[in-house]
Amino acid sequence: MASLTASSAVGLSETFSKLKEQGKVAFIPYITAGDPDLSTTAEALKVLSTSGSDIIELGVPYSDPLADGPVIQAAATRSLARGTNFSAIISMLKEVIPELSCPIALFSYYNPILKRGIGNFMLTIKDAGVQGLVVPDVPLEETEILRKEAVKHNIELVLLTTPTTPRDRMKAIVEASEGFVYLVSSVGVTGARASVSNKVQTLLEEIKEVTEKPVAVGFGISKPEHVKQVSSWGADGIIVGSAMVKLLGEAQSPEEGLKALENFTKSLKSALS
Ligand SMILES: O=P(O)(O)OC[C@@H](O)[C@@H](O)c1c[nH]c2ccccc12
Repeated sequence: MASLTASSAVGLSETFSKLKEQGKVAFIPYITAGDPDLSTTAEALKVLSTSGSDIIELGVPYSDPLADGPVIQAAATRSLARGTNFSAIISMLKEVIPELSCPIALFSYYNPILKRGIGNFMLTIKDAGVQGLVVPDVPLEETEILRKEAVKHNIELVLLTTPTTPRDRMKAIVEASEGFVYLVSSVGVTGARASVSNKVQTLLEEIKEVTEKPVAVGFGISKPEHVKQVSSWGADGIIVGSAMVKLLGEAQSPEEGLKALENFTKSLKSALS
């Protein structure tokens, strides 16, 4: 049974529509659940929400995170070593989501979802108040069942397209994606880069030719200049992961990490307005 909070909260596509009306670009931070511990994650979600995040991507730590660079891999390793598990993440979310002013998109590799059973997984996250789901390692051909269960449980399933995705496939991905389209800015793994490839501008144009759905860009965005640049190219949302995760991971104490997260979020958010 879905809780009241879950059914009354605003979803991802609705969030983008509201921002679009105001001529604004969505700011979407990513953090890994359980690094340094789940109570700090709970506080981090609140800090991100009050510092101007529009959607928060929360990563479920996984032992074999193929698409992740060293920063997020290390965060997942620390989190798992502390004993973070899916049930504990869900309990934490049930408590925290009612206090947040923005929707949560859970980020999980496919295997942990399969292990729980797709329907069961969707039911569990919806009941906790989660609005969206990003699964980076499921090929389009295999998304059908995932999509069916996501629709059934009113979870927006976000699909990803990359610079090497052939155009026809990109079109199919865009068509099937819910909430928004995730444009991966560069090939390789997650992590801060010196600059964002200007190919992103062309990729955004190509996607926008085939859809009205919002497009958010992620991978390698870590500075106010990047955020400004990518939004000037027409992105509807900006995703920042590794740079956020690094601040929490490198802090001397959770308090220090949360303060750094707050300042960084505010600086990126103000680059968008
Ligand atoms: O860390 P970056 O370079 O800022 O990229 C976004 C990101 O972290 C997040 O969306 C993400 C974390 N793990 C991923 C794996 C694949 C695609 C995307 C992701």
